[in-house]
Amino acid sequence: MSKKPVRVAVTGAAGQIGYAILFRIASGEMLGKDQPVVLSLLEVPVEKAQQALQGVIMELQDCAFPLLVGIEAHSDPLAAFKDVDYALLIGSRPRGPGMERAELLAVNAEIFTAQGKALNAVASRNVKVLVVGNPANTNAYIAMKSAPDLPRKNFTAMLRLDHNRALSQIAAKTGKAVADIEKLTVWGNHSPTMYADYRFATINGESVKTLINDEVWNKDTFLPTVGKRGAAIIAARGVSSAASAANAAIDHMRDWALGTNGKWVTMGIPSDGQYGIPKDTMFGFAVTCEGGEYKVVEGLEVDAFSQERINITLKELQDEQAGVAHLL
Ligand SMILES: NC(=O)C1=CN([C@@H]2O[C@H](COP(=O)(O)OP(=O)(O)OC[C@H]3O[C@@H](n4cnc5c(N)ncnc54)[C@H](O)[C@@H]3O)[C@@H](O)[C@H]2O)C=CC1
Ligand SMILES: O=C([O-])CC(=O)C(=O)O
Repeated sequence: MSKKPVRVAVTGAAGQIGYAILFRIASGEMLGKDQPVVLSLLEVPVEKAQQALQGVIMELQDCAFPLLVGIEAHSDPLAAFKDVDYALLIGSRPRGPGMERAELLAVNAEIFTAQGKALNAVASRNVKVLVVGNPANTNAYIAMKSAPDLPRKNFTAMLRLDHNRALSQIAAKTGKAVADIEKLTVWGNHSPTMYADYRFATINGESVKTLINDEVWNKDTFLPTVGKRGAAIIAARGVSSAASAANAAIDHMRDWALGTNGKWVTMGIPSDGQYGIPKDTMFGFAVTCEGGEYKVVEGLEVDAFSQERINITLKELQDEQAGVAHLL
């Protein structure tokens, strides 16, 4: 018997990431090739954006995806989020050359207050929310705090792009396959302060740290390359990453919904106090997923260098949180 359709909200649906993600959700890459979906698409109530959204919808229709059983266009979050099971909060201003993501806080924070409130009012009580719009961790924190009737654990921020970038750099450095790398993680904020950590990583059982055996490369090449990759893409393309961001969002949601079979992935989630990160801080941790729930990998050793890096990215997140306290 075929599965009951689920409702998936995507905000910023006429934007660059929207264009790169919707067709993949509709084809079953996110929730499985047996899961019918209804897409509930939100764009700003501006004629040009709504018209562009209609164009995207026409293209979705023209793909005749068997799993796509409904498409809705909205300009009001209360309508767009009604009964949604999944919400991908992408819509917001991207940064341009020379900007840091935190500079987007002032322009984007209000979007996530309003959308958190709307999710609180009308979404499924089990809604799984992924915030992609930057600064992603703090926007996710804002949305979570604006939705007091929903479980905190339903709100997550995207660090999967950083995780995937780190995987790719390690594969290139070691000459091994991305698919064989296990137990990698990225701690903290989706910003240049993030701490990509391969101390526990293995490739076919061999330690990545031993294989690389180069602390200078770790500090001077690997960490800055992963941390500043978003800026490097903006410098090269003139606009921020879109296809790789969409891909990471698909990975994040798929793993959360369908499980990781014990494999570690990185998700930005509200801390429950693990590793000394204060409760509610939206922090990147290593997690495994099973049965629609994520679980932090606990008991990892934090050495002096790692603690220093974790403290830096935590401090940045706390400063961002303090900057939006008046909105909450
Ligand atoms: N967390 C991550 O790893 C990444 C995050 N991003 C972020 O994703 C966001 C979107 O990026 P792009 O798609 O490239 O931008 P874009 O400018 O191409 O598209 C954004 C879309 O959002 C819409 N929008 C703005 N406010 C909205 C609202 N309140 N409700 C619904 N829609 C709204 C705009 O009309 C626009 O169509 C940016 O904040 C960007 O910085 C981008 C790459 C990676
Ligand atoms: O860098 C940006 O502004 C877009 C983004 O978050 C990324 O590519 O990591």
